[in-house]
Amino acid sequence: MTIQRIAVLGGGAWGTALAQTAARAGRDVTLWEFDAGHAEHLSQQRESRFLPGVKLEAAIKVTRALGEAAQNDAILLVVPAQALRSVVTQLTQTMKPGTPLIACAKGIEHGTHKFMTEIIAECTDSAVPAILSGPSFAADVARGLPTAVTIAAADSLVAEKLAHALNSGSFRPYHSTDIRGVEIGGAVKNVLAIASGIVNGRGLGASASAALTTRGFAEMVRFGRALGARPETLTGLSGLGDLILTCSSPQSRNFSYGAALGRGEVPSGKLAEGAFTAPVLLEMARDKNIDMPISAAVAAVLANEHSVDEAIAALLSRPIKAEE
Ligand SMILES: NC(=O)C1=CN([C@@H]2O[C@H](COP(=O)(O)OP(=O)(O)OC[C@H]3O[C@@H](n4cnc5c(N)ncnc54)[C@H](O)[C@@H]3O)[C@@H](O)[C@H]2O)C=CC1
Ligand SMILES: O=C(CO)COP(=O)(O)O
Repeated sequence: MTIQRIAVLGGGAWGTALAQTAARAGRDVTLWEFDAGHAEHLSQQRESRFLPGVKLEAAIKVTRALGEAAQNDAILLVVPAQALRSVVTQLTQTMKPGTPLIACAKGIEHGTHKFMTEIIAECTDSAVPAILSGPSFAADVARGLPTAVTIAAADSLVAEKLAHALNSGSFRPYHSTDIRGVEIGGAVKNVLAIASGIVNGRGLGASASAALTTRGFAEMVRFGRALGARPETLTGLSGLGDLILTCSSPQSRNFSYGAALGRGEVPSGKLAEGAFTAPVLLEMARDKNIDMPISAAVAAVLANEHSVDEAIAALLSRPIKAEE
């Protein structure tokens, strides 16, 4: 079956950018937003408050009725990671069996340690869980700048169909069956982007940034390997690709969040998923005995257990070891 009717749940920056992408790819798009005021703004102004200046494509219909969104051929879930479970729980009450549900959030659930597609699978056994992730700033995608991402599903044909459904002249999805690898990259890179932002905000220099990103990648690989991710996924778009993007640009909210901490300022209230992921990642790493000192340092700073300077000093005074 061709995927023609696509619902996007979440009219924030990324949901709006993906709705634009799907519309440009020739799909009929329903954009659902849970906040009444924001939904009103989206449908009256044809613009998201989270992505000002981007006018919604004509093929996008805005709704607040989850039942209406549930009737589509595929559904992109673009709400924050910690809100995914409540949205999917409501959605599955009216959804058609066999509908692909594509998680687009980057994070791990607090308390349960569940990845996004695990939450979907727990909420319903009649959906087809999938994940979309990669180096892609909403503002770039919404402007139609060239972007490549990875879409993973257990069935390669499903992943391929989803990739075709979203493919346009400027948006190029690759497909994969390594769901876990793709979701690990997206979740872990956000924590490392906060660390990179701290290095930048503290003025530690370009050499320190490169070292941090490289050693951060070593943490992502150790964590990914322990949880069954494929090496080519970790070195691919959703792993190394997204790490490079968000560790190097103030356009990243996670990087900016860290930069504010590094400067001794209070971060803006914008969504920085890494701040939610850091403590969970640390718990999982400890449970599985995985060495993740940079992620642990971020979690310690966020929990006010260490100042930024103490965390940096602790990282630099670790025993000399072989590079691995
Ligand atoms: N902005 C970006 O460039 C990218 C974001 N992402 C991921 O997409 C996810 C969403 O991020 P953004 O859209 O950028 O965030 P945002 O802050 O721009 O928008 C969040 C959206 O979620 C909705 N929302 C908030 N709480 C909710 C709840 N309890 N139930 C239902 N909806 C709720 C908001 O109304 C809004 O529509 C995050 O996990 C982020 O890591 C992934 C790739 C790129
Ligand atoms: O995930 C992203 C780009 O791939 C967006 O990063 P931020 O959430 O840090 O803005």
